[in-house]
Amino acid sequence: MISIALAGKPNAGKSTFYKAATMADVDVANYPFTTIDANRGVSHVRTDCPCLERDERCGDENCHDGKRYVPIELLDVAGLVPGAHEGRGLGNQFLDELTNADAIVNVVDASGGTNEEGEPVEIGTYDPVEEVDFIEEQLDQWLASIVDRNWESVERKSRSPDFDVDEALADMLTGFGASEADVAASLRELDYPEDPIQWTDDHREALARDVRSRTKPIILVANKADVAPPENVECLKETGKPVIPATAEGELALRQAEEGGVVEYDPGDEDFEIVGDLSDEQAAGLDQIREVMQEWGGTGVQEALNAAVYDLLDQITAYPVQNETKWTDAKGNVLPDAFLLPRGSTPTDLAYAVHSDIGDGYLHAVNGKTNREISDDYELAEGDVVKIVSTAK
Ligand SMILES: Nc1nc2c(ncn2[C@@H]2O[C@H](COP(=O)(O)OP(=O)(O)OP(=O)(O)O)[C@@H](O)[C@H]2O)c(=O)[nH]1
Repeated sequence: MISIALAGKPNAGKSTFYKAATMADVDVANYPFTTIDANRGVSHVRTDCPCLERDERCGDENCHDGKRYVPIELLDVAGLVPGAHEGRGLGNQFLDELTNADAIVNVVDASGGTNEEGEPVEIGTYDPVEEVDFIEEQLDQWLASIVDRNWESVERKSRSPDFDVDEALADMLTGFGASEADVAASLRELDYPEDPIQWTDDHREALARDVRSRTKPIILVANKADVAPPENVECLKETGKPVIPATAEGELALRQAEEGGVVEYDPGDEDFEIVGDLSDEQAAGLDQIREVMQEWGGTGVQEALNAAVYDLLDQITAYPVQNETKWTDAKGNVLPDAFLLPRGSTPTDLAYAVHSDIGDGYLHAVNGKTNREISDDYELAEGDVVKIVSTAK
């Protein structure tokens, strides 16, 4: 499953974002280090369900009237402070939690109302671009320290006659989630000595930075957009990273109101409808949330996860079925599964994602939208419905 980690300084709103996105019970409070354990939960990205192309909605539990929610793993990492990679704050232990993450959502306090340690200051007085820089620096330094720690073993391997520097570094860095292709691409970008004994700290750091940016791409959530000075959001955009303005608190309130039967709202909607009785205070709170949503086109929470998965990680959603005309599984469930795969994936990749036996026994595939057999090198597109024919059942 795709794994997205929420990182950021203390009090930026990670736990609120996490709680909203997973509706799990975690501590939320206005003091640093509320999160003392890495939380791991299930959240979703939202896409158009293929059933929208048919007369009837599929009725799957993850499909709300054609809005399809595809599971991803979400990780809430404790707040990072400057020096975290040297063990400051809750430091390295939490950076290590990022090892399995495919991408990082950096939750930034765009209101400028907390300093780099997460302590409250007057709104607008802390420059949120600084926190973007130091979070990225912590990530880079953390990987650099892993490279440093393992360098001796690379040096040792280099004494062997069949030593290959690409291979040795790939061996070291795949544990961190880097593919061999990532490492090879990084090495192509860099000038470095063939002999690892001649590498300097600068070489190792440059490698760490490049590999980190490839394997843990970052998207920024400009959180607390409800109280943030608009120029702060603009400044964050100038970092060149994707920026999604958000109100995690607003999303949490909406999801709770939805659960309480007070509003009709699906995560990622641009607006909500009030359907239950409200106190004046609740009504005023919801009005405020609506104002922020109108300005930014939603609360930003679902948008951020979608941007991380579909844009940054360039995934598509494919739907394996057993019956290519009814789009059902063996039990008659319509469109019961949705898989996220990197763009460029083929039917065989989908077969392997379903099960390694199905992949091993792959014979051919049928496109559920055209009912034609598709070639093995066909590139799956967003929303494809595919019947896989395999010797495995
Ligand atoms: N105005 C506003 N406040 C928010 C928003 N999201 C979170 N907050 C508040 O910011 C404070 C910190 O939120 P948390 O979610 O606990 O922050 P955190 O980043 O998880 O903090 P640590 O656990 O210390 O790392 C709380 O008082 C939240 O209510 C938002 O969208 N708008």
